[in-house]
Amino acid sequence: MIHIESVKYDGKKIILLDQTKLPLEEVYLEIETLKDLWDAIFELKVRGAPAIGIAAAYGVALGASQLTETEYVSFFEKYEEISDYLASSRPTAVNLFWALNRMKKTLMDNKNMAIPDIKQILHNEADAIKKDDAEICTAIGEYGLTLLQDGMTLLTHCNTGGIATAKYGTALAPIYLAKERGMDIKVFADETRPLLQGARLTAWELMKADVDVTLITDSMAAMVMQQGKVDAVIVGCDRIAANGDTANKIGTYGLAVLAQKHNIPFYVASPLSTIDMETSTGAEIPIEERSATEITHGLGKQTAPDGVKVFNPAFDVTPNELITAIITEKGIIQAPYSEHLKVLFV
Ligand SMILES: CSC[C@@H](O)[C@@H](O)C(=O)COP(=O)(O)O
Repeated sequence: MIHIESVKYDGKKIILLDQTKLPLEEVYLEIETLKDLWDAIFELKVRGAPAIGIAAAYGVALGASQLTETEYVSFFEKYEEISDYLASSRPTAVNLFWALNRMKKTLMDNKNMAIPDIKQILHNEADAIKKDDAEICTAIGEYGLTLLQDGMTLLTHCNTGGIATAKYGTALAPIYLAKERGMDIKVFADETRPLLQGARLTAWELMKADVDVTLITDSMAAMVMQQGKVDAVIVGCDRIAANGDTANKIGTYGLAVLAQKHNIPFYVASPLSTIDMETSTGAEIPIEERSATEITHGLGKQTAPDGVKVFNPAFDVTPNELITAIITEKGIIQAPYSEHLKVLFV
């Protein structure tokens, strides 16, 4: 795998690979203000649950570095404003809130330090979140690999690769490790309407890694499964509720229903940071709704009549009973998820 760092921080600016420009251009943005970072998250310039968390961690480190307060209490007040502002950028991926909570805890644990030291500690913590994520993705890859056999064909949705994380990705991690170990794994990548993360990002990433990838539109998944061309579906996720219900890119639920119909295993790859034990079921997961123009003008030109009513949820929820297994950095979990997910956190 060619490792591309989609999020970096040098203490003064956050450097983001602009994922909206892929696959045609590899452009790096230099982010120096919180507003620009908020916009970059909202506009999916940085995207994918773990990468959003890493970017937000660097965001609060950057915001904190720019504060002029010299007393902890006023510094903390301003810090909370920064953190709340970044938390408002996207609602579904729990990694955003997880990373902001981890950063806040670090700040509070170090309240007795001098403000310049606190600023450095926050920078270090954001670096640690990124470093941990790379290790977590490798572990997910290793566990995921135990479910794969040479010659298999997988179907995946959206983009869950290196650029959505610190390295290797989540659902793509076992595929990259399989490739590195000389296994022959083929992949169908769903285009992923309306923003085409599958076509623009997954196909690009897998081709760079020389993985055998075939692009299909989302509506072709049923047919390739019916034709017996898919051995397993593997997807990432944005939030898993305590009962295993899983929010991921819109279209994932449909794939899970299809996989069940065709007797194909349906795997979800997830770091623990995407599991939200505070949310009991999928019904409580906030689902982001995005602008109508992503559907009416998403492909570079208008493709729907002026004024048409549009419904554009960015994620859907797959009920836990459709999930064969959840692959985490601590092992592979199966139903009953309410019991088995808890064990991961003890
Ligand atoms: C490793 S990324 C897992 C998920 O975040 C991914 O599947 C997904 O749905 C991303 O949605 P996006 O809207 O592109 O941020």
